[in-house]
Amino acid sequence: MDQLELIEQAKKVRGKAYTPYSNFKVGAALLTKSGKVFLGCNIENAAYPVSLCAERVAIFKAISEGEKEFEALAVVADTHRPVPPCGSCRQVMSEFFEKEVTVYASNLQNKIKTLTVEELLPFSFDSSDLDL
Ligand SMILES: O=c1ccn([C@H]2C[C@H](O)[C@@H](CO)O2)c(=O)[nH]1
Ligand SMILES: [Zn+2]
Repeated sequence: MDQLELIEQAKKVRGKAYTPYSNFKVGAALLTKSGKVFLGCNIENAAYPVSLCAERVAIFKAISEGEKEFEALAVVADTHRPVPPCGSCRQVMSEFFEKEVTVYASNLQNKIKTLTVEELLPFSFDSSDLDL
C-alpha cells in the first residue's frame, strides 16, 4: 500500500461525508502496520460541536476494532493547500500514534504534505504529564 493508494482511498470515502452545514467534505484513510485500512469521513450535526472530523472517525473505528499499531494516515479535502488536520485531531493522533507515524495531508490534485505526528504536534500533552 503506497502513499497514493492510501490517498485514493481517502478521496473515495470523502464522497460519504455528511456535511449539510459546512459543505466541506473530508476523507481519511488509516493504514495499520498489519496492512488493514480504516476509512473515515466527517460527520456533522445540527448541534455543530457534536460533529466529528474524518481523521477521528477513522482512528476511532480502528481503535474500537482493537488495532494498536499504525503506519500512516492520509487526509484529503478540496483545498488549495494540503488540508491541515485540526488541533483536536492532532491531539487524538498523539494519543494513539507513535511519533514517527506518517500523515499524508493532500488536496484533490494530490498536492501532498508529508508530516510525522511529532511535527504536527510537538511538545504534546500526554499521559506521562499526569504522573505526580
Ligand atoms: O482536517 C479536517 C478539517 C476539517 N474537518 C471537518 C470538520 C467539519 O465537518 C468541516 C469544516 O470544518 O470539516 C475534518 O474532518 N478534517
Ligand atoms: Zn479534526
